[in-house]
Amino acid sequence: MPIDTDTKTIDHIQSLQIAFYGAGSMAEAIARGMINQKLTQPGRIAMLNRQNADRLTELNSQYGVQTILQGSSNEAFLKEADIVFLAMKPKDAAEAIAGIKPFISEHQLIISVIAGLSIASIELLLGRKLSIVRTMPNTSCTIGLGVTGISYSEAVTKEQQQLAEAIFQSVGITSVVEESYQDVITGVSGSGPAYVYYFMESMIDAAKAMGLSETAAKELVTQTVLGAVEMVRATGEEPAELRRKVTSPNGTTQAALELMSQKGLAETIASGMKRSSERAAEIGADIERSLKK
Ligand SMILES: NC(=O)C1=CN([C@@H]2O[C@H](COP(=O)(O)OP(=O)(O)OC[C@H]3O[C@@H](n4cnc5c(N)ncnc54)[C@H](OP(=O)(O)O)[C@@H]3O)[C@@H](O)[C@H]2O)C=CC1
Ligand SMILES: O=C(O)[C@@H]1CCC=N1
Repeated sequence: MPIDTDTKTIDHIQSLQIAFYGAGSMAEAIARGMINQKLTQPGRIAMLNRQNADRLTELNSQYGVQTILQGSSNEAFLKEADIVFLAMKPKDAAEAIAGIKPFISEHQLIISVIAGLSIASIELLLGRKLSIVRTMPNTSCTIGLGVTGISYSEAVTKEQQQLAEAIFQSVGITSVVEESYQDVITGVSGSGPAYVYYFMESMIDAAKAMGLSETAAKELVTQTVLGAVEMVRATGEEPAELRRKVTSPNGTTQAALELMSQKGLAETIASGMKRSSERAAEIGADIERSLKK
């Protein structure tokens, strides 16, 4: 349970009906995190997708949430929801959001997790100013260690802000930012877990190429990354200082880091993060352009 969320807000969330429109990885991460943190009951969650019935069966049996395929009875579930999460891919967003316009009303809180999609575009698709929360979470919400950037439309009340922050604090840490920073957050923490997984995959492959078994390579790399992250958190020391403590003069680490630096690892990471952020802006601009047609 989030430490700094008051009991009144938690009681309030527990009384609300929540619909996830789009039942993919991100919706599952948030729903699972909220259920695990006891911020809501599975019976209060409805998850909807377009065509993948097997996926819905799996979500229903794993978490006990209600699941609905688009076109069956989604109208009632969306109308009854107090909070509607928009969680489909950006390419599907315009059509999907425009399609639910008749079922959305002023009392509802709309929370989007869609990369690049602006509050203005959502308002355009829903045809009016509403309480809209634009967020950029990450998949680590699944285990309560997520990072979520949050921005509000003008109509979002103080109470609704508390609700949104409590939801995302139940699955990790939050940062309330001006909407213009959401693309930066996408490049840092939205896409961020994938950079770490890629780094781990590369280390595992290299360990195997040097002769370790798959099992040993995975175990050693996972514990190394876990230990390093926990050292930063537990000691409060700067990553650069901790790195220095590993690096003996003219030793093995120095040899490795010099080579990585010569090959431009830092620049590669920085340009990858910048590219993610630019891509978020491009995705948003593409949707805006399509709405003006
Ligand atoms: N994955 C991540 O790490 C993060 C993702 N995001 C954002 O979250 C959003 C979802 O991503 P992710 O969960 O990875 O995507 P997924 O592909 O896993 O899930 C998308 C879901 O949306 C459903 N969907 C598509 N069109 C419609 C529609 N018209 N009506 C109802 N449901 C529909 C799909 O159903 P079906 O399969 O039946 O078509 C599917 O269940 C994206 O916009 C992404 O930018 C944000 C932060 C992190
Ligand atoms: O790759 C994507 O577009 C989404 C947004 C951030 C993480 N995944």
